[in-house]
Amino acid sequence: MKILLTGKTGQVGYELERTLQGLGEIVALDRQQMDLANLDQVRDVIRSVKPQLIINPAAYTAVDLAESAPDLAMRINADAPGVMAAEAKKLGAAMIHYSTDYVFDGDKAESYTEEDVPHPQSVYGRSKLAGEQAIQAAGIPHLILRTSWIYGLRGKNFLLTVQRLAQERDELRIVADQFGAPTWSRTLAEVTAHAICQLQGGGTQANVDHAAWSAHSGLYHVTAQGRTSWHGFTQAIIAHSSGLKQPKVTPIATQDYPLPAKRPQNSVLSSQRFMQAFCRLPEWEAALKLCVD
Ligand SMILES: NC(=O)C1=CN([C@@H]2O[C@H](COP(=O)(O)OP(=O)(O)OC[C@H]3O[C@@H](n4cnc5c(N)ncnc54)[C@H](OP(=O)(O)O)[C@@H]3O)[C@@H](O)[C@H]2O)C=CC1
Ligand SMILES: Cc1cn([C@H]2C[C@H](O)[C@@H](COP(=O)(O)OP(=O)(O)O[C@H]3O[C@@H](C)C(=O)[C@@H](O)[C@H]3O)O2)c(=O)[nH]c1=O
Repeated sequence: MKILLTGKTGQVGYELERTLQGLGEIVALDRQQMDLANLDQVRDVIRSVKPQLIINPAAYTAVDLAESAPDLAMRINADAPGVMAAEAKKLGAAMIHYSTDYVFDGDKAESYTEEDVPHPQSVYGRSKLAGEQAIQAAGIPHLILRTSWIYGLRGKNFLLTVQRLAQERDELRIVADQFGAPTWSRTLAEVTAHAICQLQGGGTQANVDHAAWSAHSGLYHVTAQGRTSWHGFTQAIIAHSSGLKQPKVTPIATQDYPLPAKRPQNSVLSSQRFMQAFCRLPEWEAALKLCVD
């Protein structure tokens, strides 16, 4: 199977390129090879590669910057996935795409399921929701994997920010009233590979198994299990990372850390549907320990 992978320099794309080896011929692209802001280039590259599966972790992920660049965020996060899906349809290809907890407003008391109606509060969230809708409208076999709070040992993420700040400051002031599930980029890559393998009959089939893909096609929440706040995540990072200084970690309210984009207060997603269809997901703190080890 020929797999076109976008965003190979990103947190998830980097892990996917390595984890997917063995599942087919991986054509992993960076921004220079396929700029998602250039829709003609996206079309041309897909037509020349002719993949059977497109995996798209590339995205405009700068949540605050997106507030002042809504057109660009929309082109990269919504229009480009729409073009990918339209091209996939012509090729008879399937698509795997990643989306975010920030499509919700965060006002629900319990964890969000796939049936809950999205209500994004930020440009980033709106653009990611529009990307989901563009793929759904194309009517191709697809998996849209909504995840949250991704961290890992490379790229820009909260784990690396806290590890850096811990060395620089005596006190970290971290919001304690936003709740979610920190999810390791490697976990996402591994469960994505598992899902592909399962849909491809154990990885033995060279072509897309359309019956299996169509039976499982749709939207899935995919995060580590359990929940914490950004403050709780920070405490765990400091507790489990060896050799770090131990700054005081002060809980603060969202209003005490003003940012351009509004974040959901409750970002917790229920991954039951994914776990029933594919595989189990780890507890967030167990995955964090593995990552920092
Ligand atoms: N990070 C998070 O906490 C969460 C992310 N998600 C979603 O998961 C997916 C993966 O996120 P993650 O790996 O963390 O993202 P990163 O920010 O780590 O990586 C984004 C990737 O997209 C690429 N990219 C950005 N703009 C363009 C462009 N115009 N053309 C081509 N490539 C581009 C980047 O390339 P370059 O290196 O050149 O900038 C990079 O490879 C995304 O869809 C994101 O929306 C969902 C929930 C949480
Ligand atoms: C650095 C820092 C952040 N914070 C708060 C701000 C914010 O509410 C929260 C998270 O901060 P960040 O801006 O790093 O994270 P943010 O960019 O909001 O992360 C999001 O990224 C996108 C791509 C997603 O899809 C989401 O799932 C989510 O992971 O932590 C503090 O309270 N103190 C601090 O010192």
